[in-house]
Amino acid sequence: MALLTPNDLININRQLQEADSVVQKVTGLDIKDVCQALYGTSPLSEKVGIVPVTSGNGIIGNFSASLHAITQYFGFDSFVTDMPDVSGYYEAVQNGAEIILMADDHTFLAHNIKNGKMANNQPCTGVIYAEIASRYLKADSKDVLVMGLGKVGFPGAAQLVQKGFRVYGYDPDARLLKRAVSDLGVIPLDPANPKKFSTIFEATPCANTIPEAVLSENCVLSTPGIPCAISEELRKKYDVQLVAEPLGIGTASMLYSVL
Ligand SMILES: NC(=O)C1=CN([C@@H]2O[C@H](COP(=O)(O)OP(=O)(O)OC[C@H]3O[C@@H](n4cnc5c(N)ncnc54)[C@H](O)[C@@H]3O)[C@@H](O)[C@H]2O)C=CC1
Ligand SMILES: N[C@@H](CCCCNC(=O)[C@H]1CCC=N1)C(=O)O
Ligand SMILES: [Mg+2]
Repeated sequence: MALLTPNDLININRQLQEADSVVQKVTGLDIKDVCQALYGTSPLSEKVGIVPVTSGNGIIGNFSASLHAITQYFGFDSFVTDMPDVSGYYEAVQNGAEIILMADDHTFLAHNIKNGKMANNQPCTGVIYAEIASRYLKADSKDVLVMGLGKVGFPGAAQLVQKGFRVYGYDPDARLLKRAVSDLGVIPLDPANPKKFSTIFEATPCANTIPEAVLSENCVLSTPGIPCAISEELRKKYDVQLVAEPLGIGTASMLYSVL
């Protein structure tokens, strides 16, 4: 499980605002509109209790504070509990939380205790970054490339297939590539015979995963992957529209999905 670092989360508000403006440029919608289009829901200041969790690698600096800023940005009424773990959960419910947000090293969940709905950050992140990619106004075809078919990438690829795109995919893990081919009808990208794409979705924990051969002028790269899949030099060379943000877009997808 690739864990965030406090450094990834510095000035999350600025990172979220910058990502939102790229999303608007690429799709004509802001992140809230994309969430509303995906789930048919919109927030009405629901109370969100953010509970720090000390298990495993422990509390990540800036994580709870970032979730506090992110939930406010998307119109929720949120608070971070003073206590962590079980006592924090108790405190959140006692203080009227309708939705619980908390994460250990393996699972980051949103649980709406009023309607019972629960969301997992990995599929929710894949789905929203894929949805943003699928709404690129200047896409020149229905072909899309997915790099990384793991816990975030596979649900994203499924979303693109479901929306009728021709999905090319690659993952060095042969089992995962095989699963995407058999379950989703993904077309394995032939690294020896690459083609250019105007729309790319990436979800890997590696840098430089996008070969220059697949880039086209002004293409969209929608990626939650950390570190970034493309160097700033290559991004500038092709004027790539980069949609990348460390926590907020995926969290918004989780919250809208449990309303
Ligand atoms: N920005 C956000 O909101 C979020 C970001 N993440 C990040 O997304 C990334 C992916 O997370 P998971 O799907 O949970 O990880 P995962 O380990 O389940 O999947 C990553 C996949 O990438 C593949 N991969 C590695 N190098 C590759 C390459 N060169 N080309 C194609 N595929 C390659 C691996 O074989 C693996 O199957 C991680 O960096 C994680 O930290 C995860 C959740 C939210
Ligand atoms: N237990 C810690 C939070 C641990 C979060 C680990 N998960 C990630 O880093 C995932 C979530 C989105 C991107 N990566 C705390 O409460 O401070
Ligand atoms: Mg995000």
